[in-house]
Amino acid sequence: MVVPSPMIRTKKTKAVGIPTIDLSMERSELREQVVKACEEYGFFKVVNHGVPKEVITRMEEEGAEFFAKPTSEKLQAGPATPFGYGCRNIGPNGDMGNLEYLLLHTNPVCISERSKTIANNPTKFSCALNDYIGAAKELVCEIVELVAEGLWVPDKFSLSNLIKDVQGDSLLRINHYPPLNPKINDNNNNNIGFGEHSDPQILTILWSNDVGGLQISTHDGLWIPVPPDPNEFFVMVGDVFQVLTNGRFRSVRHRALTNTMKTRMSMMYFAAPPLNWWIEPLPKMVTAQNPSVYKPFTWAQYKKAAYSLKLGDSRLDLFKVQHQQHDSS
Ligand SMILES: C=C1C[C@]23C[C@@]1(O)CC[C@H]2[C@@]12CC[C@H](O)[C@@](C)(C(=O)O1)[C@H]2[C@@H]3C(=O)O
Ligand SMILES: O=C(O)CCC(=O)C(=O)O
Ligand SMILES: [Fe+2]
Repeated sequence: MVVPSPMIRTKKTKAVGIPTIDLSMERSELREQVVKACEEYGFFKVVNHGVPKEVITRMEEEGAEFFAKPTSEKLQAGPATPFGYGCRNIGPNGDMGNLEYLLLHTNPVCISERSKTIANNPTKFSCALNDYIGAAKELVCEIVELVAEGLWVPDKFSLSNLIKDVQGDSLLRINHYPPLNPKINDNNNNNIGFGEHSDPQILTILWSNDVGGLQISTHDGLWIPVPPDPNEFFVMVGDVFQVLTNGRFRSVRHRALTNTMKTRMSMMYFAAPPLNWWIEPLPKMVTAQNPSVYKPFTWAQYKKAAYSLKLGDSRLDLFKVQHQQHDSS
């Protein structure tokens, strides 16, 4: 069963419990709960995820070691256009946030090359990264297989096989949000660490240290703060999963605010298919009563559209089918 977390009261006094799913529960109940959370929030927390603490801790330590370096050394990782170190600039279209980050492709060859410019001990860094990526990938695959079962998709491995594909385009991002004292730093009351957006990929696995800041948006546009939990992972539905389910799942809009006292660090694994993979609603999700809402497109086409837009823009609208209007006159 979904274990509701303590009620959170937003400024607009809406009380909401973030769905928490215990991955060790009985499978038929588990897949129903995963599908329900993906439909209702596009977001949930997983407990009993099976990722060894040591794998998370090694990755966290490598991240902390990198961000503690002097700026001149961090810049040696190269700009995050597309992969490397970024500070305040997010993406290519002028978005800004109060953070610094590392953005990396998860291909082991890319990791091995990049590690040389990022870490004093590249082998140790790339081992920590590869172990973390492997664990995050397994977790994503387990979740998409549960979804496939829950939605009665004939081949339960069709989605997880894509994520495991050697040509897969999954990314890893480590965000580092230094504390922002509003009295000292803030001229325009901007405590936005990472602005409102949805993730373009299939699923995101998010870990953070014990410093809060992540918020998710509900259907009615209210922001719900997510209490941090460094022992567990959070799962976010991305745009591609919304398309695959013909809009039954929603890609969750989220943002991260900076803390006034403490440094937040978060690590995201963005699970994506190969660039040449065609994306369209799964046949099981399309019926005469529920026709396809989206046109087919490749992941490369979707990525290109996403990167031509601002962070908060709604890119899925560009790929919607224009259904004929029935004129009643
Ligand atoms: C402003 C942008 C940053 C982003 C690429 C984009 O043009 C729009 C999508 C953004 C996003 C959000 C989720 C991930 O953090 C990210 C890596 C991704 O795949 O899409 C970022 C992109 C980025 O920072 O490069
Ligand atoms: O840092 C966080 O908690 C969220 C970051 C995020 O949404 C992203 O990098 O896409
Ligand atoms: Fe995100």
